[in-house]
Amino acid sequence: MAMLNVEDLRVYYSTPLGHVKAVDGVSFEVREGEVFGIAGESGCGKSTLVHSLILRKPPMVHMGGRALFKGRDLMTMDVRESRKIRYTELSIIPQYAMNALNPTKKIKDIVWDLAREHGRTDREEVEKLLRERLEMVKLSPKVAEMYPVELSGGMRQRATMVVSTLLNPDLLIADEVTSALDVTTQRVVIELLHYFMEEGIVKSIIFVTHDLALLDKIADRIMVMYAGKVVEIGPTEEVINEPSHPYTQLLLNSLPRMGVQYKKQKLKGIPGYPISLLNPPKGCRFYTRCPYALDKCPHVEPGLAKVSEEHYAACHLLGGED
Ligand SMILES: Nc1ncnc2c1ncn2[C@@H]1O[C@H](COP(=O)(O)OP(=O)(O)OP(=O)(O)O)[C@@H](O)[C@H]1O
Repeated sequence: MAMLNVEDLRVYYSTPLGHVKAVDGVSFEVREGEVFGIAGESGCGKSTLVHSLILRKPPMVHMGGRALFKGRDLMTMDVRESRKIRYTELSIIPQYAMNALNPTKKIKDIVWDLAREHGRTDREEVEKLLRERLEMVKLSPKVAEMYPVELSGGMRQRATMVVSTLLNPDLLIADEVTSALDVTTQRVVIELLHYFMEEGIVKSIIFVTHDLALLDKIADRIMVMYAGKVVEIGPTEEVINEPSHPYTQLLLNSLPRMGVQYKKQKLKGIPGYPISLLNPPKGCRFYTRCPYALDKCPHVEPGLAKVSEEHYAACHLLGGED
């Protein structure tokens, strides 16, 4: 069953030079019980996409499409209702999670403010839950009495994860939460997210990263974005082992793989640069960097073509509908 249904979503930034088409006709669903990975290079629109689900403020503008979360459109929901569902139904661990907590308050006060805003009245009960959750992420219950600045980066990261999930949100969005971390801490964060799912604290996760190979460890399905568009979507195993879009193939080739020695890997960057989203080409947005570009690629936008039952890619080489 789909928890989130995003249909032809367009979210732009309004600038003096025109609209930056950061999310431009994106459709996907997130099912109950799955980890849905979103990958792509910096600037492809991943953050804009997930942040638009939580809060849109200028210069971000919703230009069209819907995002049905448990049947309600997040794009037209009023501010009061979005506030109400935040943390209880839909929650985000932000990109800069280590600095996301209010530095002037103790962890227990940050948590109490949040719980109270969502109708909790028993402070003792909330603090007991906080201590339990801190232990769950291998932090001392004493952390509740501390200010964020007293915690190391890794501890702050885990404390933010506790705060974001304290009220058992159905859908948790993790936006580049592992990118600033070393490999060991990355593994801890991924194990914790799995644990939150196993314990029923969260029902589904959207995991956003520029590191496609990392999704192998966590995601059930993957969506690859390029320049505001979906280029490939499918089950993790298929996207990682049999990528169909030239961009996904090059992206996988450009990333170091865990467990493989650097000397044995031949890493190749993707030649060229991403296009400007102020004035993107009419056809395929990847054609300027694609080694297989056909004559029609600059002019005709490729639709998503079926690769297998659940696997689609937007490339003319696959011969799908234009
Ligand atoms: N406030 C803004 N005003 C104008 N353009 C913006 C703004 N914020 C982001 N953009 C542009 O929107 C596009 C998508 O950016 P976004 O941050 O969503 O990408 P991303 O894939 O999440 O990258 P990163 O991982 O670096 O955050 C980029 O071209 C970016 O320059």
